[in-house]
Amino acid sequence: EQQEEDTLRELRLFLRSVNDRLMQDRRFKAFTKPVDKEQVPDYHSVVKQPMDLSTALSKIDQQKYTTVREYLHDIDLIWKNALEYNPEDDPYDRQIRHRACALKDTVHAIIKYELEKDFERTCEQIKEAR
Ligand SMILES: COC(=O)[C@H](Cc1ccco1)c1ccncc1
Repeated sequence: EQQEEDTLRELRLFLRSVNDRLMQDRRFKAFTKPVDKEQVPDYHSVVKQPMDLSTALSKIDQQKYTTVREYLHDIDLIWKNALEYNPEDDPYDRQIRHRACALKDTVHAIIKYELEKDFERTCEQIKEAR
């Protein structure tokens, strides 16, 4: 009913504010768009579930997320994929892994400090009831 729509609208506003901050951060430029199949032909044979910040934003707008946990699962895919695809002990791979770890710590810190526990609980209850 209306209260549920109000809650999900507030969830989308919160997720857009988190996603925008991540997209504005220069460290996370490599995570803002899907990895290009033409440039990186073996990427999709290594990474089974590609994800990026632009795709996450369109999922917010398509109302694909009912809880913060579902959004966080997608952001976790972004940095985990980067660690998996760039494992070498060379400066190029080490730099993207460092940025992947920064992405992980940044998104978890924002959510820890800015998301109210009972707001997420309310979203989870809406998800269960559907
Ligand atoms: C999330 O981005 C990636 O995993 C690509 C993989 C990649 C390898 C070659 C071209 O692109 C990446 C981009 C920038 N720096 C390192 C790796």
